[in-house]
Amino acid sequence: MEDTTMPPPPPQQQAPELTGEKRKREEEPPKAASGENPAMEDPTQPPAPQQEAEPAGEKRKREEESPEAAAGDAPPPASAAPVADEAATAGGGGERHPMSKTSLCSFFRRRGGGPDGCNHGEACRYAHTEEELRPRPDGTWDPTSDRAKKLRRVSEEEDGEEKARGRWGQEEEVTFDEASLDKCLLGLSRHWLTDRLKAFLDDQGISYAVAKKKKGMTVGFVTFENVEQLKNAVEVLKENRSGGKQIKIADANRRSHQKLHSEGPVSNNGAATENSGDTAAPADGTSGPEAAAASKRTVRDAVTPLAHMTYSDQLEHKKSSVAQLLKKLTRNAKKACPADVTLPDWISNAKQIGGLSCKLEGILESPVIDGYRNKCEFSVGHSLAGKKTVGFMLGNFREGVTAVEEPVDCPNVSAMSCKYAMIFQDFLQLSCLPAWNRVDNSGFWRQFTVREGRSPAQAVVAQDTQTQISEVMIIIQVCSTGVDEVLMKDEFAKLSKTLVQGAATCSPPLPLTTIVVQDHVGISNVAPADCPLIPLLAPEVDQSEEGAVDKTRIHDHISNLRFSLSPTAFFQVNTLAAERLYTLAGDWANLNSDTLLFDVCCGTGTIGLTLAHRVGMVVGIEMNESAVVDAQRNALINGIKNCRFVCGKAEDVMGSLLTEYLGSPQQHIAASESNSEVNGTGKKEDIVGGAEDNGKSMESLTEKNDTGEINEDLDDGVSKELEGGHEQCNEAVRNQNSEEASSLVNEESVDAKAADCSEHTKTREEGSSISKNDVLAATACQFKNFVAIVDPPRAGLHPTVIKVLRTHPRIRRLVYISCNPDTLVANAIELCTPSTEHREKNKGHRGWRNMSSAGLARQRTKSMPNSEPFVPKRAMAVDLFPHTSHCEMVMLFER
Ligand SMILES: C[S@@+](CC[C@H](N)C(=O)[O-])C[C@H]1O[C@@H](n2cnc3c(N)ncnc32)[C@H](O)[C@@H]1O
Repeated sequence: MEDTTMPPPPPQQQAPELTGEKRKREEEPPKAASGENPAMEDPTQPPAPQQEAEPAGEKRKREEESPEAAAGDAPPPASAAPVADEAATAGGGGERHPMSKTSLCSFFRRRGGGPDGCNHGEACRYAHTEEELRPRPDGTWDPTSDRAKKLRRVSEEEDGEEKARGRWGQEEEVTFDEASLDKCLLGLSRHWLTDRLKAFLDDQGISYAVAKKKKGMTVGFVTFENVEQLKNAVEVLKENRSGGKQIKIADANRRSHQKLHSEGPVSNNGAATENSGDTAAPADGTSGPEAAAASKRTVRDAVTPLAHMTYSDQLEHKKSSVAQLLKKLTRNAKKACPADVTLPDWISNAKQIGGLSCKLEGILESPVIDGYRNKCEFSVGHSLAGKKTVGFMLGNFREGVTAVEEPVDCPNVSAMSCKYAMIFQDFLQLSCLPAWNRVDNSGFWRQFTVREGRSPAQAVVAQDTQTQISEVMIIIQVCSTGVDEVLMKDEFAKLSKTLVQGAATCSPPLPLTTIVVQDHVGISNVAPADCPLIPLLAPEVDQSEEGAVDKTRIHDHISNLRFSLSPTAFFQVNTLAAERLYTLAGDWANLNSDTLLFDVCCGTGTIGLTLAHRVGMVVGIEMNESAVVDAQRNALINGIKNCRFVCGKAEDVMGSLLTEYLGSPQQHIAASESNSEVNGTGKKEDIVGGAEDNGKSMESLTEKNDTGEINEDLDDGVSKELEGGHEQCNEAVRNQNSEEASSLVNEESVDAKAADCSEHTKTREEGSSISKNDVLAATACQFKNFVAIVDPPRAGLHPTVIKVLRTHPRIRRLVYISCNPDTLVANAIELCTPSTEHREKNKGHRGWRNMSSAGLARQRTKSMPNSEPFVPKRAMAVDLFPHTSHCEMVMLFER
């Protein structure tokens, strides 16, 4: 019988995780292991954290097969609750237990609430009202609460949309009629190219008119000559499998492709024989899956899938996703922890905070929610109605979607960008050169990018983003293959004139600082950084003038610093939110004048430069040459002297830079061993450097050691002397810094210096470092704190970088900024999983293609040199991308 003096147990309490029976026995108190909840005995004590139930083997298998399918990784739905409740998500916020008030008191509810509702009154560990209810440490809400129900509804709607979009490979989508002979083939080998697809079709006796296939995709495109051919293909493919897999046929909207064929090839003199264009395509919008999806999906859905939610719901949704990733890190590090090593405290104690690997401090919201993007990359193509359009694709090309629609009602796009896109779209209707066709990679006009720069005085006012824009850069990406040069130049001149006139006749007139053409002949959408640039409009310079490309730049402002941006350099798309992000990273990095800060993947130097006044010195590492030149220029125009920017892939240069500034890991280990012997502690750390298989950077590391260039001081008892020396040196850097800062440099005068730097950049490959300010020539300066702030691209940090950071004992603190929490988790697994003396040799990981990034990271931990692992300390989500599902995440690691 139920004891009515006791509140009910928390709803949906689940059985404990079954992973690793042996370890579980060791680490769990008997009660918890047996499934009992000790907290149940006293209702004034908070309920136990929610746990997951899944056999270990199952979970591991699923995760390796599909990252998305990893247990419990699907983000729970959002809620309208207030965000960033530190105490609620952080494991207690002091005295309060993390699970306190995270479940509704059903006893109270059953009695209809009121003062007599629950005998425990305010001391009850369960919430009596929805208002009192707090999120669980993992960011989820009591599933019986109104909030959770609302979130479920949102999630179900999203699932519905997904299903609507997932109609592509279904057989019933095959339309048999003469007007619908463009089909896509699904389930092809990624390795196949067009020739291989054609050979396959020929082998199978399938006749067709045109067949196309890109490498890396499982979909190909085939156009049949008539319905008979199509029927035959469907029959044959039903029966015949390729490598055991069935290849399916589905409709594909190929109107843009058909149009291109009807346009005919661009002739030698470039004159395209385009027919009337706009009205050529059928407007029924119902025949193919592209049309079917489009009828359900708008460009707003495609570009800003969260726009239908309130902003607070969006934030909650993202915070929950981040919580899931923190749990994923705990699970994976636990799985990867070698059997002969004790689990670190952060893993064993994770249960107390709902399985999170560290405190999740909430989510920082964006100061601007609408029109925040300072850079919009519009695709050029044909709409479903067949019109040449500048906008966004309705879906993924891999799914067979090629239609481009105008950027209508996309709340993240600025009004100014939309205006420019429409000016260009009007121009396209009259251009004799064709728009890009993604199916057969042909055409001329590919992409239209608008980059905006904000003026300094207004940069702090977040209300009207439009009025802050004072500079605009337009980048038009074309593919010049086979196009007559004279015609091309003529088109460029017309385009330039159209954009200038269009901007001037808007009310109010739009700023237009520079126009540049990027000639990208490759088939991939992403142009390499060294893709040729042709300036069409540059301030105060003739386009034919030498150095004109260098003038194609705009400026933006972060933390009152001016940033000069070249066309291909990375710059965060939400400037005001980025400012918050960098400040947070700086705060967590615990900086002071004794700090040497490594800004890894520094882009135009934004993080290092905005934090330069808080540290002794910054060393930035970046592979994009023009971004490095920008960074150097930005240091100069802001009078910042304590930054050095190095051009190179972090995986190639990080090891030698650490050795240059910190000495080699081995020296420090040797020194700490001899110190501990002198001190009589006798405690030796069994840590080795990761030099064995790190390739280039590690080779140079060894060379340096051999020359003794850096080692002399270090061999001499390491830190003490150096610390004395570095004080003086830091002082010099700081003095110089403040003198220089007071006299900001005229930007014109830095051009020569920046050009100089780019020269140095070219010599980088030969091993010399670049961009050293004069005052920093004395690189022997030593500091007390060595901190890395890493801000890698979506792919995360290269394993070599992870290895050198982890195996260098002097890097004690690392702040990771991530635009892709999945790869952050993978990198964190490698940084934080304890290593073992019995490490395995790197086996090359056969079958890695089928592994999730986390699975792969777990494999790599087995060959990590024995070294002190980092500990995840705190995490925070930062919303740089309102209305989209993307979110930045900042995480602090220490040891
Ligand atoms: C997310 S952005 C961050 C840039 C900068 N921290 C900022 O906030 O503006 C990542 C940067 O890493 C650079 N990058 C990508 N791969 C790299 C590598 N292997 N080594 C060094 N830099 C890399 C890119 O060029 C880009 O500038």
